[in-house]
Amino acid sequence: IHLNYRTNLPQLLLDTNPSLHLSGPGAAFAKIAAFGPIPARLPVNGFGSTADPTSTSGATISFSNPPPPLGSTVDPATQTCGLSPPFCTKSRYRSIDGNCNNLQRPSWGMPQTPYGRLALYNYADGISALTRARSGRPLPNARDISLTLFPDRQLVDPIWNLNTQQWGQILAHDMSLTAGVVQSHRDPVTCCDDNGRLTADVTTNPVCAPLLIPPNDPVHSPQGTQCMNFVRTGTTRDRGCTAPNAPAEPISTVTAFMDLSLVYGSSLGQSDPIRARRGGRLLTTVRSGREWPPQDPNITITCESAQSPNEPCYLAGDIRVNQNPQLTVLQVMLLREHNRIADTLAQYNPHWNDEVLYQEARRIHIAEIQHINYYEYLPILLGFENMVKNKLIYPGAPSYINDYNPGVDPSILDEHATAAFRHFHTLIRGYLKLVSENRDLQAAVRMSDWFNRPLLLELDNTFDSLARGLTVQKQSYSDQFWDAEVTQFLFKRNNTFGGDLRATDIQRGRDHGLGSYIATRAACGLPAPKSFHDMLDFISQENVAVLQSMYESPDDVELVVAGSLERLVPGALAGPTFLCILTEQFYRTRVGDRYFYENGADPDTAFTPSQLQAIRKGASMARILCDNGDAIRAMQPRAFELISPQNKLVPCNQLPFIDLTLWQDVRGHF
Ligand code: HEM
Repeated sequence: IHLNYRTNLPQLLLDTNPSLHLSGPGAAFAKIAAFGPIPARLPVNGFGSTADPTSTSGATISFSNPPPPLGSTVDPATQTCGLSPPFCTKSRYRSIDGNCNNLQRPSWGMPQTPYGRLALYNYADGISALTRARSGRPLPNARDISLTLFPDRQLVDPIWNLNTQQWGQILAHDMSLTAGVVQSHRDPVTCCDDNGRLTADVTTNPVCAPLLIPPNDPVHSPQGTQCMNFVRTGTTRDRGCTAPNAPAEPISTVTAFMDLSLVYGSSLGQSDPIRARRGGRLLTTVRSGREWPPQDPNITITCESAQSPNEPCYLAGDIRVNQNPQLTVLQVMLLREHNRIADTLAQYNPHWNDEVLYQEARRIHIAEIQHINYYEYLPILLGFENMVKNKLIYPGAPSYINDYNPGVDPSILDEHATAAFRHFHTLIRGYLKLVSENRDLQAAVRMSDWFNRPLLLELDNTFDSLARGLTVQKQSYSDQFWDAEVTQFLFKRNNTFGGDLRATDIQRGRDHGLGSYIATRAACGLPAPKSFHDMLDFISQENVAVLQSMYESPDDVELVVAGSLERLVPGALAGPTFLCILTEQFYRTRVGDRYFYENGADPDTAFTPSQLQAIRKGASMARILCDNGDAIRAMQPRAFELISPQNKLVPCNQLPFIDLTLWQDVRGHF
């Protein structure tokens, strides 16, 4: 990690006025606030009292309600807008669906609630129609923008390996999932059929917004392809949760919290079938002496690329688990990590029952991953100094960081999920290396041959080879060049060509009515360009010229597009606008989570000081890979970084680990 970052990030945005965060049916979720830079961020502790976040004492809130049964949660029907229980009781453990994390706003961060917003909605009709140019004409063709501004050029990252890219997708899936987006199989709504022809639905079904193929498309035009399928996101409006003329708010269907919902599920309906109900474990299937996730009973739908009903097709806490092989490798690692922790706790605490073991293992696991995310992974993307400066991390803190702020809404910002974090699709490599234990290249597989087909992981020793490949292969550079595997061949199934992820991201931004590039810069407190020329402060002359040739007006320029063209802030992997959004998001994700692992304000939910130190000392990406591979014996200590003389391979048993004896419950009170 580089220590000498200088960023030009503006002061972070923080809305600490709770009245701006009304929740409840109907008027719920209106989170558009008068944003502007604040002179200095005051950490707010407890209920509005400012306090030193590093202090070890915190106000304890007492509640008269009896504690709920362990793991109690509410399982919302999918067609709600986030149903929280009528009242909250304090629990030592997070609920599965995040309800009552915030005791005053129980639905904050729950599945089926809308994304948050920094900038105003920008729908063409002010309510729900896809964004258009100011003139009322359509915006430039999304596929055309992808072809023109985001071509394939294989520039690779000199420092960070493919694991950095891949872990990003894990984190993305932990935090949000656009309602109605299916990545595991064909969408039941066909606006554009498998042959690339527009269907009758296009004119009749309001959720259809297919991507049209421009006549000059070098890949698809010669095939006679007219379109790619695109189905609009489910919103509060579709579900009757917003007033008729209020803007439709796109919904996310997983918990917003960094709580490993992708492992445990975001509802009881998801978490129940994947629990073993024995020893606190998650369910696994043993094949070839190794543990794999349970089989998805709907293989023909979930893993449509499978060529036999007997092929593996995994069931996990997240429906996207089978989407691409490397994502699945990390999902399997996380499943095994839970069981490893549960098994160890069971040894130390034979008197704990299944429920206690499950919840305690889940709690430690989430803490471990939060630590890896904030102290090992995010500094690569956001810049270490930037994170310190904006109070996202406290390196070297001797004890708790009591910065939980119940006035901060942990919802995932639409600007984050639909624009800024998706920028890291640029890091994807289309060919995945398989690497042996002595780090020799064995083979490479083409990603598009293995979308939604996890069979690959179970062939011979491919699981470990893929995992080692993640740590040896360079990720693609954070730039405007995208790998053709995801811009020409996405989910190609048995066809020659497939979808375009970049064009899809652009269309999704329009579908969600994201504020323009200029409006978002303004919302971030960055200088708002008044002309194309003004954009030269962050974007190269060449790219500004292309923007000017494609868009009618600078006000029409889109966040998804221009944000990805900005020069990187030194020390970070994003330009100033995306960095602002990412920093704001991960600040909210931290201080808006009552269960954040460094928070010690409430003794009922806090780790002991020594447990916290053990997590800080022992949690690492390297350890996750070592402990949960089939037979990975050595790893570089900084597993997001390429192997180098400063980051040499070491035997796994020389890496620090979390000392779980600290969870030996001598009092036996569970
Ligand atoms: C490895 C290959 C990857 C593939 C094939 C992939 C594919 C996709 C697809 C198909 C979508 C939904 C598009 C839509 O219909 O709107 C999506 C959404 C998204 N992706 Fe990726 N992705 C990959 C990696 C990543 C990485 C590395 C990151 C970030 C570091 C990331 C972040 C996101 C985010 C934030 C979303 C939106 C999540 C939401 O629904 O709220 N993805 N991706």
